[in-house]
Amino acid sequence: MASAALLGGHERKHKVTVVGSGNWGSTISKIVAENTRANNTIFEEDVQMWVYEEEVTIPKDSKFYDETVGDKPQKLTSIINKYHENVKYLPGITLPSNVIANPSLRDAVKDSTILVFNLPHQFINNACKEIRGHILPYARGISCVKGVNVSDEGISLFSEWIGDGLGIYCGALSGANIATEIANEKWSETTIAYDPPPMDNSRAPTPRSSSPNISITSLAEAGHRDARGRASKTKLTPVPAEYPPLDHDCFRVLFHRPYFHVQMVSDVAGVSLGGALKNIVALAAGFVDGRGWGDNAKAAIMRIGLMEMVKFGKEFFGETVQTATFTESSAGVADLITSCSGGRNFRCARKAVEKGMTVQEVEHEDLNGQMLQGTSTAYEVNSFLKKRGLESNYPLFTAVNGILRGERTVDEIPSLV
Ligand SMILES: NC(=O)C1=CN([C@@H]2O[C@H](COP(=O)(O)OP(=O)(O)OC[C@H]3O[C@@H](n4cnc5c(N)ncnc54)[C@H](O)[C@@H]3O)[C@@H](O)[C@H]2O)C=CC1
Ligand SMILES: O=C(CO)COP(=O)(O)O
Repeated sequence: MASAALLGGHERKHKVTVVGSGNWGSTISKIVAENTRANNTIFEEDVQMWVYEEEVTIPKDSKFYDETVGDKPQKLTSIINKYHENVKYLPGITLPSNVIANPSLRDAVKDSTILVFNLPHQFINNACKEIRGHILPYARGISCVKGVNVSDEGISLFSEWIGDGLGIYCGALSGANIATEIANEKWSETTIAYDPPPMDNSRAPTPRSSSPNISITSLAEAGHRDARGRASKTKLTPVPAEYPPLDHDCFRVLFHRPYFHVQMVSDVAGVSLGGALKNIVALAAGFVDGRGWGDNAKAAIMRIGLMEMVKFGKEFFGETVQTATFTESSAGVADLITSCSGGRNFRCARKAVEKGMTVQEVEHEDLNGQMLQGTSTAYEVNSFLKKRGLESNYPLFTAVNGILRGERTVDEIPSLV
């Protein structure tokens, strides 16, 4: 367990911003704000939460529905700051009063040393463009985004994309974390992967297998190694000594709650890939469940899906990915199980099959603006595999892509995998 006392006694405190305010973004803001308040010698109490501004009508069944206002739309940031509830994306949950909803992204990230990225992956690119050059050069990031970024150059993790785009180091948080359960303070676990260059780790430098015996100074000068163990082109600015060190202890204090148990690891690629790829498998689980095939079929999907996840990680993210991250951590098998039991990707895919709709139609009809990540991840992973002639090596991922595109049917799954 981290010792908050160990982190105290510094001249400056860390300021935290959560970039995003959806179902998970609001939940993580709640967790973080509870911890900044409880550890106000380390962190500034107020947590900025960037909200993509929209006009929202408070639902009639909300306790904040006001007859005098009626159905007149109001700014979501004003509602959150007045009632301390995100009535659209996390209804019924009180946010701590030190969560400050901010519609200006640049203003929200100003002077923050810790940036927690928690947006649907479709919006990360624009958010990074908007804040590049407007953040502290020595800020550090944690990506809670579940997805991968596919471009002509290949595939990258959002932690890499954010880190390289902003010139900072970025780790990843992922786990069996259905947001609403955690917002209701039902116990769960999560995994945070954070493997910063040794220059940040003033107490206990983590030796890296790929870079033994390299001194702290030479790493700081030469850049650092990325999640795949490659030399990174990003030249990092060290966190000034006036701040508590930004390391595993610090992040554990920031995220750990009695109802949200944190395991700190160093495998950023494994943690990020677990969160992204399980969404493809969850769609497949929804397809077979919607077809009425029962628990055995769903277990088969999870087994095959887990094998493809590990294979993908090993094949494309090199030696740094550890099989144990997939098979033992919350970010691996546990997230796979919870997502295939009650996640949004699973539920929308199941209903799509039951009702003869597309997954996208169910998403628009049922999710009130929340967004699935599995559909775009399935397309992106497929385009990456197809370009390399490797579709047949990943039959489940390929089948999900085919079903989403209407080129395959659910009934074909047993013969395809
Ligand atoms: N909801 C959950 O249970 C969990 C979600 N995650 C991951 O967290 C990430 C964030 O998801 P959620 O917070 O659940 O989001 P969400 O799906 O609940 O909400 C959508 C969000 O996108 C925002 N948005 C809409 N248009 C936008 C635009 N043009 N630019 C920027 N933002 C825009 C909305 O304001 C809203 O905050 C995703 O990668 C998801 O996979 C991870 C664990 C649990
Ligand atoms: O990632 C999640 C749980 O860990 C949530 O998954 P869904 O986006 O499918 O709801």
